[in-house]
Amino acid sequence: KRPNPNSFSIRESVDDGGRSLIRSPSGACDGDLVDQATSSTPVFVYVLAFFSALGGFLFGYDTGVVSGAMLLIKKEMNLNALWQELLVSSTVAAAALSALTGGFLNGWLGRRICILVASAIFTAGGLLLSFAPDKGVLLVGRIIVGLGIGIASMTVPVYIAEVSPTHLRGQLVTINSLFITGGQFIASVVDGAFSYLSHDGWRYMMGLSVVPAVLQFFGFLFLPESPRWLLQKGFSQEASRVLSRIRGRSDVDEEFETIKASIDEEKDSDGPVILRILNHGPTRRALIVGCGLQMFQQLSGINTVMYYSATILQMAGVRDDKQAIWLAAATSATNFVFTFVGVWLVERVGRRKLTLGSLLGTGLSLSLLAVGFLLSAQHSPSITLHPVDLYNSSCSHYGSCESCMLDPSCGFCYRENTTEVYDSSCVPVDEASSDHAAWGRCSNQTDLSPFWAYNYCPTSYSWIILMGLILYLAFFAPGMGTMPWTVNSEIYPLWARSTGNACSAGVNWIFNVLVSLTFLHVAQFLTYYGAFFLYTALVVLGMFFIWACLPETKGLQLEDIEQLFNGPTCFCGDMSPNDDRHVQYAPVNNYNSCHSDNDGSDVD
Ligand SMILES: O[C@H]1[C@H](O)[C@@H](O)[C@H](O)[C@@H](O)[C@H]1O
Repeated sequence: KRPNPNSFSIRESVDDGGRSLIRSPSGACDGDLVDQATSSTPVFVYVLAFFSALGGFLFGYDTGVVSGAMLLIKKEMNLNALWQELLVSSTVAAAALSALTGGFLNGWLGRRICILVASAIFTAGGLLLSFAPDKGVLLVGRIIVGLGIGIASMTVPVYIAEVSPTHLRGQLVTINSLFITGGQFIASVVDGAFSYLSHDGWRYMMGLSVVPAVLQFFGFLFLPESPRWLLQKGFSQEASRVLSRIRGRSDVDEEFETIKASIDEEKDSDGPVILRILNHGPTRRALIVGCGLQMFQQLSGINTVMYYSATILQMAGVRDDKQAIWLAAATSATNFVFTFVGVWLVERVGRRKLTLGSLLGTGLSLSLLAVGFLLSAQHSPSITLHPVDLYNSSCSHYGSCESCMLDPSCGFCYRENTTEVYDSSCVPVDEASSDHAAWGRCSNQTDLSPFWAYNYCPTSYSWIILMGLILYLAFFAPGMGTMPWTVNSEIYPLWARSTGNACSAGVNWIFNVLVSLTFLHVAQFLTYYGAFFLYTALVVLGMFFIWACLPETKGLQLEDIEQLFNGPTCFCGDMSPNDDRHVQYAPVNNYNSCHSDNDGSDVD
């Protein structure tokens, strides 16, 4: 029977000794989660999730490792700011491109081959980076790694969602996000450890990524293709065999038939998938929601925090390079630890509440960060010395550290005692290295020379900024860090899944480049507090969007989710599918243990 747009039937197979249960979309029976006989979920599914999520780990590791590696590379290869920016953002830009094209590869070659290709690319990129003789080869290596990241970022969540049993899907896909933040954390620890090896330390930092890449490659040689993709390509027997293997039982007919039915429905349509997605209401709406989620994830400024945490910490008053690197490791540890909260909550409170709660906390923490920067700016030390500037640079015109620091060509040179900053001047930065001034007292760093602050000002409000940073990550990680990937892996029907995920992952990477590349410029125009108030405003917009448009997908079989998008794109919080009014219950195998809270007419 075809579901009508305002109601949907929920099929949920549970391996509980031959019976099948019907669940409400909230996954609840009598207000509780159905006992899902979780113990019968074969270990094999976890093995699959682990090996796939290594792709997430590499995504995190390779995007994270560069900040610490850069501190060493720039000294060894004498890199100017442009080259540094190139080495950081080329990877992200390449990831955007390959995520977009990955959709085609994913549909054509299958999830498994794509993951194999991604791990081969990661291995080649890692090797090239660690043996790079010059900056040109480094750039090529960073681009190659980016290509791997893009493919992995869109394929892994899809693969995990397709092999997971419904009741564990959210959790298992979210584990991929855990591996992303775990990769970023390990990268920051590796950065810290090898930062003491000033010569060639970066080669180890970059090269270590080869280990998980090779592990994933060999693992996937033995792991199966997604049964959904197999069935779509007509390999029915193989699909049924894989399905039985990952469900740990031979009786998988019901799930098999549901997948098959959803594929058969699409058999007649042809034309480019993206056009079909756009012409078909429910998939178009799903795409808007999926891309919107990914866009707002990046607009909430996560990567200004992740990529610039060492700089932000310096702004907050941490002066020593090594200390800043270790504190940056502490920030990525916070991101990692709080992703566990997301894994724990996703099947308990659902995607929608988790995302909304996370955004609310993220917005509040961003405003705290902004207030911290505002106070620092208002109490910024004034400039007391005006040395003769032979080159008449803009630096000699500034009256306070704040305005001096916001000019990328200047830095703040000062002495301080326990209570105040004194003997301060604003002088041009050395073009070859921002570690010292172009001339004068701060051009040659000795133990006796004054302090040199580039990009930050000494302030006594560091604690507010630090607190804001930690709170920001604690709120961001469980919801906004994870849900955009999780929700995107589930909201498209099979025929649109690869392309839908490719588009939304592409949007994620494009906004990642935009936000991280513009951060320092935005800060220069709007000041640091202005920049963080701007991110706060974007988070508020994101909250409206998610409150209005994101339906709850928890507890639904993948094949049923499309029906959530039958109505208008945005239901303004009104038509939450968690609201049992729209749920139809259909008996399966003559056994129905759940009852609607509503009147009998709801019960089929
Ligand atoms: O979900 C991830 C994660 O939160 C990372 O910390 C961030 O760097 C990525 O850009 C994001 O997509």
